[in-house]
Amino acid sequence: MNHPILYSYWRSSCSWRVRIAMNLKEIPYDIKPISLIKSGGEQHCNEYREVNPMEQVPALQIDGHTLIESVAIMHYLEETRPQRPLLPQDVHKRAKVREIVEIICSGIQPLQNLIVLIHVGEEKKKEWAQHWITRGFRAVEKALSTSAGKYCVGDEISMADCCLVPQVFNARRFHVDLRPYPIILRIDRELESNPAFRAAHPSNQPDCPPELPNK
Ligand SMILES: O=C(O)/C=C\C(=O)CC(=O)CC(=O)O
Repeated sequence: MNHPILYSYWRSSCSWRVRIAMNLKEIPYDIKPISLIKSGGEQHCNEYREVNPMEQVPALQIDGHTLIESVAIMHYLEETRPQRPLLPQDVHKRAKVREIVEIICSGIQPLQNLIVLIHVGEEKKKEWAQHWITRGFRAVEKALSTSAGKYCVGDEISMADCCLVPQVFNARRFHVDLRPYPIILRIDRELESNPAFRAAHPSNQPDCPPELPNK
């Protein structure tokens, strides 16, 4: 059987979340790189719009279906590949995982996404991204102060960790001062050496430019 195909861009945080989840669950997959910058963005070409009408990455072709939206994809993987669960059994812990996922995936990342920053403009984009990341990280740090063990929620890696690590990379990219968020920093450091996370890192992607900026 063919491997699932993940349409991905090396430093898209949304693609990165799904790469981590696939790696943790040990699902083999092939990457089809979609450059978000080449020729105005390959995500806008007619062929890719058929795959993802939102003209964004990721998209995942799996089990004869095409799936879009990283959180929906992670839930599909969780429901069809329950090995190495990414949601805790305990209902309150599950709620906390979803809360952190939601803060990052609705409350932070979309506001500092490429399409938004293009509208904000070159001059203002750094300050804009810093504002929204700082605002969201304050809430994430507060949530983690009661939920975190070794990882975001307790001692098991969850979807929340899949979302946190790429968002920390983005924060560094926009030179956010991360010192007020010691729990976020500790968890990010903890996961740095995890093989599933390492393999999903932008620097280990086939479409990563040879000289990675802001590594
Ligand atoms: O190389 C680039 O500059 C283009 C796009 C990105 O980084 C991806 C994003 O839009 C940010 C994100 O995933 O949060």
